[in-house]
Amino acid sequence: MKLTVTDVRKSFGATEVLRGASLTVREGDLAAVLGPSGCGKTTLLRIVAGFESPDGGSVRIGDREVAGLPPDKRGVGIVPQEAALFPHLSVARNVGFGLPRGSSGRTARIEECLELVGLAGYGDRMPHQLSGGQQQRVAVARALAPRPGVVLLDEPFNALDRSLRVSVRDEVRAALKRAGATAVLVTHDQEEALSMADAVAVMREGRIVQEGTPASIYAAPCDLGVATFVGEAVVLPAVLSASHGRDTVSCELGDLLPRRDGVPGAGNRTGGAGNGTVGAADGRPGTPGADVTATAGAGTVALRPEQFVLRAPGEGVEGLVERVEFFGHDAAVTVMLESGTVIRARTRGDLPHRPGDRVGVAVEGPVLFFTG
Ligand SMILES: Nc1ncnc2c1ncn2[C@@H]1O[C@H](COP(=O)(O)OP(=O)(O)OP(=O)(O)O)[C@@H](O)[C@H]1O
Repeated sequence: MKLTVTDVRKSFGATEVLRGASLTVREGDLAAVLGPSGCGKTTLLRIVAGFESPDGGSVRIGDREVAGLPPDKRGVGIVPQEAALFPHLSVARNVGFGLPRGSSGRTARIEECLELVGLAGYGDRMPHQLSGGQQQRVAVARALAPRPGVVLLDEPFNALDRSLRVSVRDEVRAALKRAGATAVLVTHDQEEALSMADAVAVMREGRIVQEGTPASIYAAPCDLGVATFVGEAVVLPAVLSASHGRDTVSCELGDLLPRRDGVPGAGNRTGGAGNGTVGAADGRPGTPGADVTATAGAGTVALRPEQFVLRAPGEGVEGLVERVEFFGHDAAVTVMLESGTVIRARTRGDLPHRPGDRVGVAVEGPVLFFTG
């Protein structure tokens, strides 16, 4: 079901943790709430679940206001940070925990949910006989079993090894999709949010500052804070000027074209607190921040690693290769420019750069510019 959180506020003593947080998750979507530690993500999730009551605002699941209801009357499924399975119960009994005893179809539903998470036939095992990733998938099956309106996942991959995390992520996403679940995933890991979610809500200091598809948030962040939090960026002082109907952003890497458009077909759903970025436009009607024109003057340019092109010395701004990190499919090359500015470029893995090489650095494509 659709989840609509509107203007939710919450303080603990004198600490204002949620300052009017609003979030909309479309039915069947997996939305990631992405934000730094302490910004209020878990508190928001606990309010949706009913473990905390908000000081103000509304939480709707489908058409129903749930803010006054106890957790077990809300129709939410919860996947905690660590699977937290009951150690003395079999996998099947863990999955069936939220289903009424003796109800018809109980056994079939347990089997169905184990199948959804790729663990058909594991019902008789005990939790300690499963790997960490399998335990987390059982936790997802347990959350899905009572057919909740919304599934809430609180940093569910934190306890897993990095190598395991990617495959468990894929399996959990696939299970949620197979179940047609509406889900909210809380994470501070931008790669996890961008790669897993249909929609990303960026949270900062108790508010959702931007909601949109992963591609639109990366391409058109609403402000410099989001630009640097969601993805890597080299940030440099710059000046925006307009002449002959064409805007130019000038910085130490040359005269560049400011980004004006969004990503075709990947617009921001709600936009955010547009602060005069040229980049926050996706042209959709009713999108705050869309078609905002930054005023000419001083500001900041944010350059993505894949926008840098390394050429021969003399072509572009000269720099010295300091470090090459080879990842197989690509490489990250750290270059110090003559000014002392350090940039990190993503290049194809087979390009022959070595520490100590002199290169020319150029920037490709439109750039993000923020006033102020
Ligand atoms: N029950 C509580 N009593 C007092 N302060 C609390 C309580 N719960 C949370 N806080 C405070 O609220 C702030 C936000 O906490 P919350 O756990 O929601 O953040 P978070 O974004 O989920 O962080 P993390 O990623 O580190 O879990 C923190 O400063 C925390 O100390």
